[in-house]
Amino acid sequence: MLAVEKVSRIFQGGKAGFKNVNLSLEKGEVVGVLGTSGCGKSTLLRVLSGLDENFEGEIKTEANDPNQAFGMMFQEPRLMPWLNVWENIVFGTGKKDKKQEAFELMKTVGLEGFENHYPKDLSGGMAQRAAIARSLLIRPEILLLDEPFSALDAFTKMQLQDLLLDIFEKHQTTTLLVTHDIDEALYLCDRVIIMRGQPGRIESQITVEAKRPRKRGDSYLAELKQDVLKELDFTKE
Ligand SMILES: Nc1ncnc2c1ncn2[C@@H]1O[C@H](COP(=O)(O)OP(=O)(O)OP(=O)(O)O)[C@@H](O)[C@H]1O
Repeated sequence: MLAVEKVSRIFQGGKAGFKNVNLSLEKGEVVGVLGTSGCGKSTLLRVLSGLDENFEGEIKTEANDPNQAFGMMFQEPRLMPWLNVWENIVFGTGKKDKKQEAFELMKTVGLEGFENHYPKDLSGGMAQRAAIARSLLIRPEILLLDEPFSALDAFTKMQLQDLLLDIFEKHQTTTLLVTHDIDEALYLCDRVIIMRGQPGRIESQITVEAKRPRKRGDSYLAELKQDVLKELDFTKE
């Protein structure tokens, strides 16, 4: 579905956000990107989404409509305060004719009954639910998630992770999830890519062989977590 070949992002002045990234995503695959701060994860997502076009290398997608290939979601919901929830979902994507679909998606993300509420009246979790619905409205073939739950409390985070699982199951959306949360990556993803360094590079990857839904805190996931910590140099011998 997505092939990234020798992609680098060099900023003005010569500083690199990340260098020589090779990556491929199969249709329906959920891939996580873990890495220490500053290794270029957000820059990579901006490049993939088309928000940043100043990159070197090649990005190929098999999406039917390249203009609607990517749905993007950020750490913060980025809702417009003067629009209510359904308007944010519809106008945020420029799809004025999709009000009915927006209402369906609000049901999917658990916002039924809150369609006419304004962002100031939503909790952080509800606002991120609206952002999920907005990112799905264009029916993206590839979903790019940039630390989508890192600003939420632990319980809301787990609820929204489970919501994502339902969405993966229902829509089979190919997904790239940038996160700092190792447990989140291992709970949700088929494969976890580990980036390191400045400029960042892909150092290794770990395949999660367990079927979804997985049990949180499962001993197999705990073992994989140790492997990830080792890759990131966070284990003490
Ligand atoms: N517009 C820019 N101009 C120059 N350097 C930039 C620019 N944007 C990002 N960088 C640099 O590129 C590197 C990667 O930044 P990026 O935000 O992608 O890292 P990250 O892995 O997402 O970090 P974090 O986990 O802290 O969000 C950093 O060193 C950052 O300072």
